[in-house]
Amino acid sequence: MSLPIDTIRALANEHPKPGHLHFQYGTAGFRTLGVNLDSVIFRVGLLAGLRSKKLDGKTIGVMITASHNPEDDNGVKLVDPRGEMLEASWEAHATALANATTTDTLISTLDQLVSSLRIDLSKPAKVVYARDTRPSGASLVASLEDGFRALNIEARNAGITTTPILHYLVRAINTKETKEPYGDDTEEGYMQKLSGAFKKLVAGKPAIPPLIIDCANGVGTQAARELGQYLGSSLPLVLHNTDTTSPGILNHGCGADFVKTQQKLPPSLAAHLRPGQRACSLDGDADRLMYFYLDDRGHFHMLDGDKIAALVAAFIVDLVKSAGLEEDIRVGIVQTAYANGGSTKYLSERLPVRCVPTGVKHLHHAAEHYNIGVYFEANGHGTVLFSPETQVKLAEHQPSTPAQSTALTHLNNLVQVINQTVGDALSDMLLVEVVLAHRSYSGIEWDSLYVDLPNRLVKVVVPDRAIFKTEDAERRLVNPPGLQSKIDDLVRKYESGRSFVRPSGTEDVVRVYAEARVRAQADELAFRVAGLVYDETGGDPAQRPSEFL
Ligand SMILES: CC(=O)N[C@H]1[C@@H](OP(=O)(O)O)O[C@H](CO)[C@@H](O)[C@@H]1O
Ligand SMILES: [Mg+2]
Repeated sequence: MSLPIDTIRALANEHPKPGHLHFQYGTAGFRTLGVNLDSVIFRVGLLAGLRSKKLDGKTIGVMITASHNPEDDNGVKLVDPRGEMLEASWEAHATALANATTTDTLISTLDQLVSSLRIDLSKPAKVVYARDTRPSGASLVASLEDGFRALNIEARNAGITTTPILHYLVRAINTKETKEPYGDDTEEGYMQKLSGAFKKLVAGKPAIPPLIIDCANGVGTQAARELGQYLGSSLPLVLHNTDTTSPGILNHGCGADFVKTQQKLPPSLAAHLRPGQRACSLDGDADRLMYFYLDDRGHFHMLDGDKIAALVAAFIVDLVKSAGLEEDIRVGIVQTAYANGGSTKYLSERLPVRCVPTGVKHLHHAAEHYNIGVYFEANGHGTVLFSPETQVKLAEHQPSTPAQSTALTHLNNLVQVINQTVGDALSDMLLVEVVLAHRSYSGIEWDSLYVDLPNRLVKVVVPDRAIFKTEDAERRLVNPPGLQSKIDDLVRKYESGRSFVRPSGTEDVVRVYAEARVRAQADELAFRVAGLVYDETGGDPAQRPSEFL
């Protein structure tokens, strides 16, 4: 069987590539201004079909979202059959297809992929797709559907939903007829699975006080609303920033990325948050989660991905011990260089900790090497993975005491409450609430597990960020030559100083991170390293940002 060239040609001609743009399938898939994405999304439709055919007709996911980025941006990501990110080797195929300049080159690129990857075109192709609430989403979905039409792909529209729900659906669909179905392959199935496990985990605990959720005016709004109905009084949710239709407000002055980067309360919550009350923010596609609270003096305290990892990992370790399985089940943590030094110290005194390069796929894969792998980026994206063998062990283990039995039941319910396909703000939120309920912690006790080192993240605009090459999980520069030793010289001058420089995978900037014992020193170190990077790599002196030292 060969490619249906005429159909592809006719449809591809309706989605021409803008001549001046180059697209790259990066850490977050394709991501740029929504108005520039028509051709890319059409071609992603084609690629999803090829990927499904290559995998014997397993269902592939396509998510149209730009997450925490501004409303005018959009993007697209592919999801592999088990609900995980697209296999890395296919990122290059996505990039090649997206950059084919004409319909002819697009068809020849497709042809090459089919032959080099030995794709049997007679196999079926199945896809499930969704989008977030962005205004550009509807027309991009139409472009995607043209891609499906071009290859006669069987496509299921999951509508407007969160990224993690789409990942869940992909795994649920692909495990439907197996011995281990992941869950019912509907949004209701997701809600039931998570809320059901949550209710069992908090049964018998004192009533949980209402939780404020900042929905970032995004797609998390409707999912949180629905989840709230399933949870009922087991976890009262109070939703804010729930306007998903007014222009310009998605992620604006709110949301998980705002909280993490500004390290302050979304102004819209100021009138609603009482001292000591905990609240959390989702990002624009509800795969990141940040908690926070105000203390008695009204000071803002942020409980980020590192704090979530510490809270959750310690709880799981205790349950594994109580279940009598500490010899059999090894719990480990995965972080990136952006993890606060305070968290790394706290965690590595208790557990094996691995540091990997930025980007969820690196964390996810590293976490798969543990029996139970807890991974979180500091920005609040993360989850917990239970290896298949561990899940069998938990399901079959015979407890010898009532205490062991209780701990084992909790662990089995945790397996259900956690979305293991990908970081999921709502699932992570339930997980956090379970631990807080079991520990009788408020945000204050949770926060005091360890003290964050003051830190600062700075963006540096350089003529060419491609010259920046790193090693040691991005903690050291190997290029430009000599720059790392100059950074080392600066870092040595600061108590508990740490700083590293890496090119962003999602923006045309170089990022500088610095931390130190006290706030002023962390800021100073960050701006000195930023100035050094700027000056040493050809930054224009006339444009030098005034805060750089
Ligand atoms: C410092 C930071 O938060 N970096 C983010 C950001 O990557 P950069 O490569 O730093 O642009 O976007 C990624 C995708 O969302 C996310 O995985 C990562 O953590
Ligand atoms: Mg996101």
